[in-house]
Amino acid sequence: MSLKTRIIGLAATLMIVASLASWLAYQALSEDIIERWGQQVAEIQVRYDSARLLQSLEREIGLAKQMANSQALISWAQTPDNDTLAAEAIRQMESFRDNFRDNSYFVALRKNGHYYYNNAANEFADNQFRYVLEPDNPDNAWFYQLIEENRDFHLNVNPDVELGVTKLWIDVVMRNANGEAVGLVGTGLNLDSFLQDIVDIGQDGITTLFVDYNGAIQLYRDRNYIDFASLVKPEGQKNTVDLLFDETEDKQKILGMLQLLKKRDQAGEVESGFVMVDGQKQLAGVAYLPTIGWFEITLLDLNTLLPNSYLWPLLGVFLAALILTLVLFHTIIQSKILKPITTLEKAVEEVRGGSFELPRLDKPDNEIGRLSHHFEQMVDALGNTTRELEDKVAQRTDELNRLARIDPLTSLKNRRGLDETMEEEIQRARRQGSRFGVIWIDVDHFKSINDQQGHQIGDQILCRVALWLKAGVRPYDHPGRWGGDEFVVILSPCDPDTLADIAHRIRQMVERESERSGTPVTVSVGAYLAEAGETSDSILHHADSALYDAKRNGRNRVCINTTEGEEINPL
Ligand SMILES: Nc1nc2c(ncn2[C@@H]2O[C@H](COP(=O)(O)OP(=O)(O)OP(=O)(O)O)[C@@H](O)[C@H]2O)c(=O)[nH]1
Repeated sequence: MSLKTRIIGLAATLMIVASLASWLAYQALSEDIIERWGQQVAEIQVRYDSARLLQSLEREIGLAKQMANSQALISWAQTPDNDTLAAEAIRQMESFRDNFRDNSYFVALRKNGHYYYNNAANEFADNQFRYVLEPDNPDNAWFYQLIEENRDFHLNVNPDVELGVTKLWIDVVMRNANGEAVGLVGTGLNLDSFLQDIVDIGQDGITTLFVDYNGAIQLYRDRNYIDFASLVKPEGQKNTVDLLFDETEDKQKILGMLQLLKKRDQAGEVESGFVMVDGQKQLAGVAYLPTIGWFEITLLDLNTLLPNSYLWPLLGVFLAALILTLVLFHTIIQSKILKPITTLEKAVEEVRGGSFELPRLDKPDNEIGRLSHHFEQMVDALGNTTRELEDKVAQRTDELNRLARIDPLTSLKNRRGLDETMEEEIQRARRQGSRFGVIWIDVDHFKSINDQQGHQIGDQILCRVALWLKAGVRPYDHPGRWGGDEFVVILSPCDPDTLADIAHRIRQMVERESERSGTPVTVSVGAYLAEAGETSDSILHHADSALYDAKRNGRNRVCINTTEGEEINPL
């Protein structure tokens, strides 16, 4: 895997891990913030809903209490058969009817069980007496139970079977001077419009309900849950608030809140907590309303009030930032690290391949830039040193080559040098159809010179012969030492006369000059004029054979081997 893939992969992994961690932290934090916010909202909502209910009921309850305190009604309740008192009581009842919001009232007398009622339509103007309450009739149980419980005030939702209406009833006990209950008075409020005004207010995500002292549902947007006539129902048969919750734990939590608030018995206190309703997590706020003995419960669906889609723009910004960061990171890593490293790697490959011509290196202002700069300088120095070394090696090689072809004693060409020259002349002769001469020279009786005068003198004589040889040939001829006391001269171009002239000149010059030097020596000379197409072996053989003849014929003479026949000329 390349460095680039690794770095980008590592960066992406780190960013994703960091993002996940941030996201989880954000989730936890936002949940906590939403919970705190939800609790505040729940408390405010509970107080608001409670206030709306109480505001709506307080006037009606106050009027009902005034009615219960009416002396005319109390007197009449104690002597219901008194027509005068009855007339006055009914007059007052009708006056209260005008003031009640629902324009209806009821009066139930304990003494004779008579129940009086009139409504907004004044339907029973002359006949407010509607029916007689029977202790044995379960529909009338509410009356007897309230009297029995000795409560002054009660609020309940109840269908009146006799009247055929379902209302939120405000019941106030009417007492005589001795505090004895003599009847019940009150009014009913239209349940539908009441539910619409107070409970079913159409706010998405907010559910309001009211439950009575025992937790039985009294006001709720779904009428099926309302526990009608809960006063007279035995425990266990009531539609209590816990019906709304899915989990047993939540049911106990809410009932626990009701108990707690009931115990504190203070207005304005709110308890809240999360519950599951219809599979949705909701925040429940509960308040006790001591004036009416009910609880107000508000359920907030936080998903509706603060849906997750609110967070989508945030998520979008987060993702965009993540992608932008990755792109930026990639660009910076690419330009500051990866590209310079790649060009540096290519440059290293070039140098390894023997080239010191570097491509242009990226040099960012960092460690890699400095490394590239040092590398460039190093390659520069290495190139210079290598070039110098190569030059020196070439010089030495040339020198060695030259030395390999030079005889160290006489500084003439040695045998290898002569071989190469011979080969070149053979080629030239073949190309041009020309001829060239080869003269083989051997010092006469050299062994005796060595033996008698010493090896050093022998060397001096060899050096002198070499000098005379050089002087005796043309500038473009090639004199050389074949080995020992033998010398060879290659003459190019050459013809028979030239060959003979130079061969004789050599022999004479050695004889003459050596005499002058005080150490006379002679040489035997064999010469041969090579034709185009001859081989080196053949040429040398002919020259050697001429030399042999010169030696055989008495030494200090020239013998020329020609194609026409051998010619020996001692002069
Ligand atoms: N001083 C000296 N002597 C050498 C060198 N190379 C060979 N010799 C001697 O040269 C002599 C060559 O002798 P030959 O050519 O065989 O015989 P010669 O005495 O010259 O007799 P001919 O050639 O028949 O006249 C030998 O004694 C070698 O030892 C050298 O570099 N220096």
